[in-house]
Amino acid sequence: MGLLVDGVWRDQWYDTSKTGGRFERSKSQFRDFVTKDGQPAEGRERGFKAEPGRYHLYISYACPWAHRTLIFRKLKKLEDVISFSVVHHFMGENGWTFKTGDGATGDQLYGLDFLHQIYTKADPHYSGRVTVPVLWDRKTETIVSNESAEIIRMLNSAFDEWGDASVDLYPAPLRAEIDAVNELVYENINNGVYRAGFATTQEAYEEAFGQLFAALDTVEERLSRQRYLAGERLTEADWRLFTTLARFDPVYVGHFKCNLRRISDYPNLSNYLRELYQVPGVAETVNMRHIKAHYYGSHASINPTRIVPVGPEVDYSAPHDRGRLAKAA
Ligand SMILES: N[C@@H](CCC(=O)N[C@@H](CS)C(=O)NCC(=O)O)C(=O)O
Repeated sequence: MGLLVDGVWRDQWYDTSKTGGRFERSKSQFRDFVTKDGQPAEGRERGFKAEPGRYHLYISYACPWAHRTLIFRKLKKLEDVISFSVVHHFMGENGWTFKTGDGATGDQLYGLDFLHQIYTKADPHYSGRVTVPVLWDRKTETIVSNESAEIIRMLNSAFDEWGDASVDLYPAPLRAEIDAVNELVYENINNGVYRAGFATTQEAYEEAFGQLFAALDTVEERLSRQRYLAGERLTEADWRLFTTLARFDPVYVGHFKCNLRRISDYPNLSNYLRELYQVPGVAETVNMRHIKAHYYGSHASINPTRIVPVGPEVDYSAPHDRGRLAKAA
C-alpha cells in the first residue's frame, strides 16, 4: 500500500495521525468525461469522444468501487465496446500489481508490472493514491477518470450507440431522489465500512460504526416499503449499495469490525441483496475469492497473519421474497 509523490512510488499506509484516528478518503484527481460528441464536460478542458474499442477499464474484483463499473459495463451490454484488465488481489508494498494468475489478467494494454506505472504514464508528476477503477483512453494514452461515481454515469449514457440504450440507471425523473440516497449511502455505508475498518482510535471507530448501522436501519426500513432505493425501478443507487452489501457478511463484519448485525439479520436488505445478485449478468461480476483474499491478505496492520477465514457460508443465489413489492413495468 502506498502512493506516488511527484511520480515516485512510496510505500506508506494511510496517515490518520492528524485526524484523530479517522480515515479520510482522498479525492480522485482524474475527473474528465467521455461524452457522445467528444466535447469537454461542463467546467472541464479535455474532451473524450465515445467510440467503441477506444476505452479500457483497470479494475480489481475485490474493490467495491471498481465493481460498480464492471456491473454497469455488463448491464449496459458494453462487453465488446470497453475492454478491461484485472489487477491481482494482493495489494502490498507496490500497491496494485499486474501479477497474473488466479483470475488476474495482467496489464492487457502495455504489459506493465504495477498500476502506479499507468498513473505515471498519464502524468509523470502525479502525486496521490493509486486506486482502481481507472478509465483509460487508448487513443491519447491517458487516464480519463479514476472516480467510479463518474465512470458509471459515462457508461450509463455516453456509449448508447453501441450498448443497450433501453437500460437507464440514472433516469431524469428520479435523479434528485437517487442523488439524495447516494449521499446517505456513500458517507455512512460505502465509505462507512472503511471509516470503521481503517480507524485507528476507539472513538473514530465507534463514530463510524454508529453511523453505519443507523444508515443500514434507515435503508432496511425503506426497503420494507418499496422494492428499490429510488422506488419501483432499479437504479444506480441500488448498484452502488449492492457492492458494499455483497462484501458485508464475508468481509466487513469480521475484518472491519462491523459486527452489530449481519446483512443476513436484516430481512429486507438480505432479500434485496439476493434479488440484485440474481439480475442476469451480475453474479459473474462477483468474485468472492478475490474479495476475501484481498482484504484479509492485504491489510497487514489489521490482520497481520493474513489468514483468510473460511466462513461464513453465503448463498446469494437462494430464492428471495422481493416479488411481493411493486416493480415498474
Ligand atoms: N473514490 C474512488 C475510490 C477508489 C478506491 O479507493 N479504490 C481502492 C480499492 S477498493 C484503492 O484502489 N485503494 C488503493 C489505495 O488507497 O492506495 C472511486 O470511487 O473510484
